[in-house]
Amino acid sequence: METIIGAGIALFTMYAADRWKKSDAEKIQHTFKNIGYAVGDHEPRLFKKHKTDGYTLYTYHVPFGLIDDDKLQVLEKVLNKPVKISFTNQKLQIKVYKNKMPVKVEYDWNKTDGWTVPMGQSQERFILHDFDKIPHMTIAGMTRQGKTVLLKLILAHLINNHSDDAEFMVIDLKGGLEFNQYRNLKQMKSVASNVSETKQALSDVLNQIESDMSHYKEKGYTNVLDTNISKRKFIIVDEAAELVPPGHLSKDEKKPYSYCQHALSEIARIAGALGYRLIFCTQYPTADTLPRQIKQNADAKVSFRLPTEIASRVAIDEQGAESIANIGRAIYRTSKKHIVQVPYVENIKERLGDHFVSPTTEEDAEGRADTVQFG
Ligand SMILES: Nc1ncnc2c1ncn2[C@@H]1O[C@H](COP(=O)(O)OP(=O)(O)OP(=O)(O)O)[C@@H](O)[C@H]1O
Repeated sequence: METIIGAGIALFTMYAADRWKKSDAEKIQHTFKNIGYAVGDHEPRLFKKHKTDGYTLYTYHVPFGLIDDDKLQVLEKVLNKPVKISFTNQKLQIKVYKNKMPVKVEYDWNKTDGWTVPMGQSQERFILHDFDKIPHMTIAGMTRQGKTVLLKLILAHLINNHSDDAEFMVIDLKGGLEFNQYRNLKQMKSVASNVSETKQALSDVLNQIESDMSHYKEKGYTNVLDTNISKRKFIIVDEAAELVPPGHLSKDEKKPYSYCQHALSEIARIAGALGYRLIFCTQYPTADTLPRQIKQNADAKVSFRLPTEIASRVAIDEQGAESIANIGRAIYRTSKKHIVQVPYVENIKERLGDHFVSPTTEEDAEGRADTVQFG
């Protein structure tokens, strides 16, 4: 009996060791076979392997008729390493990284050039977003995944980098809880915490846009980037779902909601060239919460974890956000796609202490929204 058990253990150990011994290239080739990634008997054929300090890149010739396939994502689990897969001109490239991405990155308060802000650490490098190249951004993600931390990071970084030129209007419809504490920053023009304050604030912004447009026309300007205007005006919406009117409201009661959605769409459509930047955030990306006009004009799309593939497609036009496993991990999508660990920012009030002004009126002290007067 003991001999049989001993032999069994030895066989199992040899089997396990054999599996363990296989190189990544062999495991990939076996995976092609096991998941049926082939045309008839023809599987992709490895023709180049390129190794660097951080990763190994395997390039395969792919038989005609075989196309890119989401099921290749299984390689990440098979190899137990981060993997990036790309498919171009009948060539399949599989990049296998040596190290996993960090689960937390601390924000370092270092300045960056122009109107860039940190988006986070990707597998290969630190990624910045440039608000002068891409004016508007949407941010989606389930609750407690890191949206507010990213908004605060953007706010803090821009104030630290452009204390005289960055201006903010925040629509914080979660009762103003998160952003009211920053309302006395000198760069903060308004924090609206309900729909009627939002309507008033957005109406002020639309009036300013109209007057900016006349000024631009008069001067012959077409874009803020071609002028010596140094100010940039950020409109941040934290939880756009609150701007969707509840079904039980009457037609008249729904009007302020529609006005706000229309105003934000207008800002996305026409105000980028005038130096306005929209950052539009939601937990529930749907056609209602993420209006088409805003989505189309926001060329930077960020998503933290989302509950379903459908929500991911609404937020970033592709699947993937439903599989994010780490808090603060996001897909940042422009014409390129990066998976990033967003830096965690703390102690904003202490760090930006010099930028707070004392409240001058009772209204300021109570933290109500007043009119927005971008400079
Ligand atoms: N980039 C990050 N790195 C590490 N931890 C993070 C990061 N972002 C968020 N967290 C953690 O997750 C918590 C929730 O984050 P956050 O408040 O940003 O969530 P949220 O997505 O805005 O949620 P909600 O929609 O409910 O307001 C934070 O208090 C922090 O502990």
